[in-house]
Amino acid sequence: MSTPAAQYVPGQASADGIAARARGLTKAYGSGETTVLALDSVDVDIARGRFTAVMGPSGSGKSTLMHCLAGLDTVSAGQVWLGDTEITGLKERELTRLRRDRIGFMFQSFNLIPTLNAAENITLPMDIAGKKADEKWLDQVIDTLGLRDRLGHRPSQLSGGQQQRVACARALASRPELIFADEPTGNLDSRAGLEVLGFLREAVDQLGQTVVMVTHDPGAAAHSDLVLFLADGRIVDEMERPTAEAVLERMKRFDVSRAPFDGAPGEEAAPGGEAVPGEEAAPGEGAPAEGTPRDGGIASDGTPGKD
Ligand SMILES: Nc1ncnc2c1ncn2[C@@H]1O[C@H](COP(=O)(O)OP(=O)(O)OP(=O)(O)O)[C@@H](O)[C@H]1O
Repeated sequence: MSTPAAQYVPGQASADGIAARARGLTKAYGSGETTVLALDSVDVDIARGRFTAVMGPSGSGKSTLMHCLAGLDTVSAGQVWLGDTEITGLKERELTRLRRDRIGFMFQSFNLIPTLNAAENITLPMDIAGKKADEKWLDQVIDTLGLRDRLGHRPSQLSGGQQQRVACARALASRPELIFADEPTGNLDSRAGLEVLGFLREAVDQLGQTVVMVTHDPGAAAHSDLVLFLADGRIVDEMERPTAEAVLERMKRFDVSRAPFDGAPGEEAAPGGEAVPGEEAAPGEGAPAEGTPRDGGIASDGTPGKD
């Protein structure tokens, strides 16, 4: 049974079946006349063991929501919990540890370290944290993702799809409470994108993981259990057991003339658009010692750094 938001006491939250939770989550960028309200008092529960997709027109606040839920960005107002830990108000150092220990990340641009091979990339966050991998779990992840014979390869020796599989394995390696995937198929062709979506689905169904994925693509969203629709910084709708067609129909009802979404599905509801080479920043060189995404380069948890 859920508790009304008004009864929440700061610092406490019921974590039963809920991997992450936000109440009154508000994020404003800038100040004065130039203020942009990216999130406007969002209440959301992310169910444990489910695959949740976040969709909405460009600029609706999808990435901001993900960043605030993952402790990658500060909030202007409201509260966010990961499990029963309130993360709003945590210091950067505590947030870094929480992200590293409890959250997995996947991004459109893979964010692999070019000088490390696949196996080293997969275990990097744990290596930096000084944690020993659970070998049985790691084996299961590597086999589920079909990476066994690619472990000695560096990212440049892997296809885009294989690189994203490595990023997926890195996100899963520490068996995190929650995996955030921001457009994970955006740089992949349809086939590789479908593969990655299939693996995320398996991570939920067979490995019991919890996944939140931001996407523009109705075909990708159709792999989820639940789609949350954002518009103008608010959650305006949700859809259980989505199909690409139903999601596309729902997306058409947004004001496309003002804020077009650019992820029309492929003919067979294939995920992701065509990759536009060179649009993404190239991964940084070398591994930073500590994993804050604002340090620049690539953080140990796979989060991109500030340019
Ligand atoms: N660092 C920032 N400074 C100022 N405004 C920002 C910043 N980041 C995001 N915004 C603004 O906040 C709003 C929400 O942005 P956000 O990136 O979350 O949207 P989105 O739905 O993920 O968009 P897209 O689908 O285009 O990636 C937009 O109006 C955006 O311009």
